Amino acid sequence: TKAHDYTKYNNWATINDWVISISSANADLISRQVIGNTYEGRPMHLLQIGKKTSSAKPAIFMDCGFHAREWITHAFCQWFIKEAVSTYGSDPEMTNLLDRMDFFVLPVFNIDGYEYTWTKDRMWRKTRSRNSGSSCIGTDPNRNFDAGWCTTGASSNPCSETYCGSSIESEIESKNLANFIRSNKSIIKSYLTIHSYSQMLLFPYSYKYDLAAHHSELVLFAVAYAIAALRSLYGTRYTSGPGAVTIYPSAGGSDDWAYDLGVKYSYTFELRDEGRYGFLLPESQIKPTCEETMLSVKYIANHVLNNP
Ligand SMILES: NCCCCC[C@@H](C[SeH])C(=O)O
Ligand SMILES: [Zn+2]
Ligand SMILES: [Zn+2]
Ligand SMILES: [Zn+2]
Repeated sequence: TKAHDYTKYNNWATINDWVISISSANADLISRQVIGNTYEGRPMHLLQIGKKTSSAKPAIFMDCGFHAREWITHAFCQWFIKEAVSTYGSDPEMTNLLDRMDFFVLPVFNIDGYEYTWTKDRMWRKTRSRNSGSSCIGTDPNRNFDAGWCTTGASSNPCSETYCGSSIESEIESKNLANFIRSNKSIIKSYLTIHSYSQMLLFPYSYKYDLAAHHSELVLFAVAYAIAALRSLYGTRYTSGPGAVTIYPSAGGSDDWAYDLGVKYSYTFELRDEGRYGFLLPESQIKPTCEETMLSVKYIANHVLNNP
């Protein structure tokens, strides 16, 4: 496999080897587990990052690579893990976070789709599961969760890019993630799902226009300050708001599902850019994108820690 490089897009084999080596090399801060396999049998590695303690700490769950073509998101999860282990002990904010919380990081959710973007179709979005009765392949995993499933902004046509799947959690990847979060919901206080592109910080709901119960807190504090923190580095401008009105109505999203499960701080990031390069964001923008996004993720983590 090719050498891993945080400032380049790495293929899955390279990412997977890196996941194993970085967790083995930092056993004091990282523990690794497999939450299940993908449709094509690839292991979904989850890294738990934080100082080891005897009692369970509050946790934040973050996933990248829901949609295969959104390569900047895979790069961000790798960047986050690197920043966490390399600044623990030197950066007071990160040290405090890792001492008092855990981050569950799923570097690549849709592994099969990601591989496919490297080998066959760079613009692939969905999973790679076979749809019975159709020659069209894959389900949109961000329409596959139990949150107004398939009622709006999703399609029941297997050939659609937003196909909601044959049933709720029809995708083994969705099932694996939902099972992990369900069985750890007592400690998971925040869910961050990283997408691209549009430069937005979105929160529930997308499957209806009602405001989330914690709307005021989500809007006025965590979100406004989080995008201000992001902008402070390079001036990158984000918009924010409930998904339905800020981007488009869409049902079956993992963020809405996590929120309704009780994970109050549930956000969808849409990283750079605004369309100039879109999903084909140049590697030269990996570092700045990741550095600015780190600031907003750390802000949210601090908010969660201080507002349980
Ligand atoms: N749960 C829906 C959040 C808003 C839409 C997010 C975008 C990411 Se590409 C989508 O899944 O269409
Ligand atoms: Zn996406
Ligand atoms: Zn997107
Ligand atoms: Zn509150």
